[in-house]
Amino acid sequence: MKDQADSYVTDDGRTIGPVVMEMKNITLRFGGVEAIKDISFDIREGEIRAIIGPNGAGKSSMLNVISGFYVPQEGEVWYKGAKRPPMKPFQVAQQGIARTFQNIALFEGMSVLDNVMTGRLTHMESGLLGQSIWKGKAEAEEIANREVAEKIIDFLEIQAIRKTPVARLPYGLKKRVELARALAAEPTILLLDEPMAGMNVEEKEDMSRFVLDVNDEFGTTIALIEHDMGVVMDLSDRVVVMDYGRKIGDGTPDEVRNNQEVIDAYLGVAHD
Ligand SMILES: Nc1ncnc2c1ncn2[C@@H]1O[C@H](COP(=O)(O)OP(=O)(O)OP(=O)(O)O)[C@@H](O)[C@H]1O
Repeated sequence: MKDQADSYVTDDGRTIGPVVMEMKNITLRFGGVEAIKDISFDIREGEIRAIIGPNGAGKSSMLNVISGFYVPQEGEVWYKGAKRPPMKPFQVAQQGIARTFQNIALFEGMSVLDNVMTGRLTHMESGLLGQSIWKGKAEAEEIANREVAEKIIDFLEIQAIRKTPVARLPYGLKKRVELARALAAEPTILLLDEPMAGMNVEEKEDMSRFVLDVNDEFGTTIALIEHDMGVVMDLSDRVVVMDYGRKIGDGTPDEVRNNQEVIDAYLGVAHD
């Protein structure tokens, strides 16, 4: 096992840094339902980290704990070497954690560009009051934000539709716009909630390529939930496997693939 402070280079030449986020003994309950049971794992800088598991395993709940939507009853979230105090999702976002949603959550009537610009909100310093007092600063900020948005639009190859209202786009492109909006926040950690759900094979290939390119080009750490096992095994450096709220596996795709408990969970072997 590598030390938490160590960096290492992957077989494909990417540098994986020290631990940037650590979940320590997280337990999350909804009334009598224990969605997450005493789970610990870490995420390293520059890593593509997957969370997988059968339906109802607790994957979305875990992503929601990371992004601050849910506060666990037990356990600690450590980020950049410090214990994270309870905070609201927008504060978590301001700390550099951006996400996409399982069900696309875009402003359908707005253009692609305007949707991507909303991803810059956490970076906008001059609020409405500031803008009315000091127009120059607000304008400079707007230009800088637009440059970032345009760079990401180019990177994800959606220039041709930048003025198109999102409502008119096919599903796969909407998913890409959602990725663009999350990236516009220039996050330290990008959380992807089933980025390939509902996609056809070609759309999945495109999305996989973009996820890898984002990680490679921007060095973004990525944590993702995904049902498509093929995709997960191809993309990820390490995989956490959940089942009925418990962690039943954690390791490289090969380690996880050969873990008997994981195989049983996916084959639906009965539980005690
Ligand atoms: N807001 C909620 N209120 C009550 N129970 C919830 C809530 N969210 C999730 N649960 C329960 O917690 C458990 C884990 O659900 P979760 O959605 O995290 O699983 P999942 O692995 O993401 O599932 P799927 O792959 O089907 O999306 C389930 O039993 C679910 O019914």
